[in-house]
Amino acid sequence: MPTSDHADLPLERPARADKPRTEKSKYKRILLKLSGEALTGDAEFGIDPKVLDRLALEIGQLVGIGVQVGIVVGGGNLFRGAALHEAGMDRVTGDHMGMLATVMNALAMRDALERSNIRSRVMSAIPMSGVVEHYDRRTAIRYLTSGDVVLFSAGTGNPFFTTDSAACLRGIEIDADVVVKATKVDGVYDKDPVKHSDAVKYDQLSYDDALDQKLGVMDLTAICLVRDHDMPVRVFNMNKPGALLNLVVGGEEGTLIDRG
Ligand SMILES: Nc1ncnc2c1ncn2[C@@H]1O[C@H](COP(=O)(O)OP(=O)(O)OP(=O)(O)O)[C@@H](O)[C@H]1O
Ligand SMILES: O=c1ccn([C@@H]2O[C@H](COP(=O)(O)O)[C@@H](O)[C@H]2O)c(=O)[nH]1
Repeated sequence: MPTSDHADLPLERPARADKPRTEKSKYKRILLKLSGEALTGDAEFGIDPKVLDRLALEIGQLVGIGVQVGIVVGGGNLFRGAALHEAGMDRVTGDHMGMLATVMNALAMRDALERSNIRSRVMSAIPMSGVVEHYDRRTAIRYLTSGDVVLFSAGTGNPFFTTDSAACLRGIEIDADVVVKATKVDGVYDKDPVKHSDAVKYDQLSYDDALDQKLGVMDLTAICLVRDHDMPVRVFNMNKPGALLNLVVGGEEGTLIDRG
């Protein structure tokens, strides 16, 4: 059984991902959803460069063992449409601001990846010529196959959705083996563990159980999407060093949501 003690693996220039899958990696291609809120680190708002640098090293470990990595970054550290609407703003305008926030986070993440010598691309669901490439599935798959990390920004490009839905959508589109949701808690619990100290963690959960119990870790649209396409989702704690690599090599990190 793999352990989570991989923090000491080499972090130099990763191998190209168009090589055959190595023995160590359980997955060939993953879609990693990074919580925007978790990018703030210890601050109240914005982006903590230290968090980005640590994530870049962990992502580099995956690329180094030949895993193709697509990433969707949230925007909750900057703007959420629903919160702006509650404060009086038009909802669609708020959602547009939220999606633009995810582009800023993706640019910051790309910067950290490039500083760690990990080749990466940002694509946006909203055309933004001169800043980032417009999302195109076939081009994204070509980049992934050649070993580049691809950051999918601006969510789905449509208001009233979330980046969890965008992550599941892109994961299905790029034919990822798994959607990995990196968050601030250790997995999926029977209730919000941040609010309830007696919350109990699930190691595994079916799509239907997640839907029936309305567990707030992921929105229901996203869970319906993965259920309909039989895409497994693993929810884990992104603040636990080595956890990402551990789950990619087959370790039991966090909670697995699948058909049960
Ligand atoms: N049943 C539950 N199990 C686990 N977490 C839960 C549950 N219900 C609510 N949560 C909350 O969901 C949060 C996970 O969502 P996350 O931090 O990824 O935010 P997000 O809204 O998806 O991302 P972003 O910050 O990018 O908007 C946890 O921090 C936790 O407090
Ligand atoms: O497809 C999408 C994805 C996101 N939004 C808006 O962006 C913010 C930030 O995303 P989080 O998932 O909350 O991190 C979200 O609150 C929406 O306002 C969107 O409109 N469409």
